[in-house]
Amino acid sequence: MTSNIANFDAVSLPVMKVYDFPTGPYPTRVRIALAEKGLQSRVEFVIVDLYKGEHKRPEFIAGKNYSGTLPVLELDDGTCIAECTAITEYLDALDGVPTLTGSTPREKGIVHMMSKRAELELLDAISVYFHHGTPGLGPTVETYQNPEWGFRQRDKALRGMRYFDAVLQGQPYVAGETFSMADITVIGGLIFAMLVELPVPEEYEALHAWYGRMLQRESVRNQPVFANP
Ligand SMILES: N[C@@H](CCC(=O)N[C@@H](CS(=O)(=O)O)C(=O)NCC(=O)O)C(=O)O
Repeated sequence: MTSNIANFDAVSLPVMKVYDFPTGPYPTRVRIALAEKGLQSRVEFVIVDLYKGEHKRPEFIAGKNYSGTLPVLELDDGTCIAECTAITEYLDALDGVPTLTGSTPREKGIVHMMSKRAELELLDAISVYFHHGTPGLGPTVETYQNPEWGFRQRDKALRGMRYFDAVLQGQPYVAGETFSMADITVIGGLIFAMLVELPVPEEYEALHAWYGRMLQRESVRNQPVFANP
């Protein structure tokens, strides 16, 4: 995967900030997208400490992201873009040559659908389990927890793993024949599964094989979340 960023004069590219938590599954989605597009050098990472609740402070909510989550991309004009899918779509469009979000209307539709499905059926489900079925970010941040809901979402995530295993039995990547944002979202889900110690069942061999290939990509294996085994 080579970046087309060389088509731009380095001066013309915006200098961006990413409000980040380096080992977080969602922030890692954007970090992978930045690496795939060759944009890491154009970004200043600003660490926001989730365990101290810095993402829930009024000034962050008002000034960066109403939803109080990470990552947030701040452009050089002060515009803040939250939501991993939106951030990835922005980054992918920067050089006018989309390589992560689809190049044709059909591809764009399928990539977005499969990435959203990966959020709904896997990543977001594990995130809910983390916040409600485990101590999560700790009592000062997790002011409301519903363990039953958390465990139900854990079971949903396991069904999601089975679904993506079935998808990957028939095609090399989550959205079809090429690597895309949808793969990055499933990678985020499996990172979160690792962090909450929810193993991918051994019988999901296609999902395991795909993940093994993903971990060979430089944009993936070099992420901070994998630094301390
Ligand atoms: N829909 C959002 C979700 C982002 C999200 O939940 N991010 C986590 C970061 S991490 O769990 O991946 O590290 C967060 O801010 N969680 C803080 C909280 O939920 O209080 C997106 O796609 O960006």
